[in-house]
Amino acid sequence: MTTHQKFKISVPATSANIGPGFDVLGMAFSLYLTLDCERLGPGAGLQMSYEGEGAEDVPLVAEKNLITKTALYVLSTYGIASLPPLKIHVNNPIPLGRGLGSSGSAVVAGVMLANSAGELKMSKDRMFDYCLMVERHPDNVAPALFGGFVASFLRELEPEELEPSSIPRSEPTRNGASQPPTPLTDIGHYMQLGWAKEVKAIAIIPNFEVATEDARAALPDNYSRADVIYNLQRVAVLTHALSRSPVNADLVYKAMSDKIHQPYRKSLIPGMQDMLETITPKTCPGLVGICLSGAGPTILALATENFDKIANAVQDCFARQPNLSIESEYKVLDVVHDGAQVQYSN
Ligand SMILES: Nc1ncnc2c1ncn2[C@@H]1O[C@H](COP(=O)(O)OP(=O)(O)O)[C@@H](O)[C@H]1O
Ligand SMILES: N[C@@H](CCOP(=O)(O)O)C(=O)O
Repeated sequence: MTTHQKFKISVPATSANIGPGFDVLGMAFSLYLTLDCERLGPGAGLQMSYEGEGAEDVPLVAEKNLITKTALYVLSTYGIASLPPLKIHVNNPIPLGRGLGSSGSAVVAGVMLANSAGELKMSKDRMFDYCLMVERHPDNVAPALFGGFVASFLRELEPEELEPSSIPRSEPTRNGASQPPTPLTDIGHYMQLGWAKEVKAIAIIPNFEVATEDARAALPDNYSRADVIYNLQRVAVLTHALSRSPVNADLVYKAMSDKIHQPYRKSLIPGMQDMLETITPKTCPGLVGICLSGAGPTILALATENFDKIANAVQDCFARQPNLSIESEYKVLDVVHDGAQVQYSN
């Protein structure tokens, strides 16, 4: 077996919760977290460098950095105590804590790092299990790993699998709990959906963070039957409407309405409710749909044209918020069919 000296891992950013698809629908974008890795001689240890989003805050200690921490966890389940000597350069253009799946992409990168560095030969489906042990949101992890516009769900766990030590955890980065065990198999299931290729994604990213954990804490434990039916009806229509070209903007816009998570998160994202109601295919021609990206605060607008005007309408709304005057930037992105990749050289 050839051991490659260098390899590069690329993982796309994602947007989860598309419209009514809370915890279900996500998509992968043309914005990539990359890890340039080079094997070093025995005893050289781990040399990690980092540029891009989070460069000032992200720890570069193997046991603390989400990417390497995830890799160490995977390797430990194979009886491997540490990463082999490696030089890793991380380039991260994905803003942290903004609802563009930075943690999901970091976890996917970590699992792929373990797989390549440890020559574990895992299938992507098995890697999916590992990712879900660390980050429980399949709507981020599935598109980051597999690419495209993706629907996913977690299987219900058997009573014996509900032992605390077996349950996949959602935010391991902040609660400092002990390592999860070797993953169960087939935890997650997914389906890549069709995508009308004329539709691009505009991510309007305000200059504040919302931790996913905090945004989940804002949600109720129970929902009314009417609200559940409201979302189920729309999610079924939306998955098909977004696959048809030419896309029916009025239908998609209506089908992107949600009663499960956005109403409860509006106090965390000033101006969001106003944007969702006033930025429509009529007021902003070219707009196809608009929603919160992941747990926010980024706003995701789907559009076929007038990308700058649509982005500016959202930016104006952020800027108009009394006493806050929120600044924002935007990125016009493609929905990419390929998910995480590794390229070997030498
Ligand atoms: N490239 C990265 N390297 C290390 N840690 C990361 C990276 N990206 C994200 N994280 C961790 O994930 C956290 C953000 O996760 P989360 O609150 O779920 O927001 P997001 O919506 O961006 O996924 C960061 O504060 C950081 O701890
Ligand atoms: N379904 C999750 C998605 C979180 O996505 P993120 O990009 O904000 O981490 C949720 O809404 O909690």
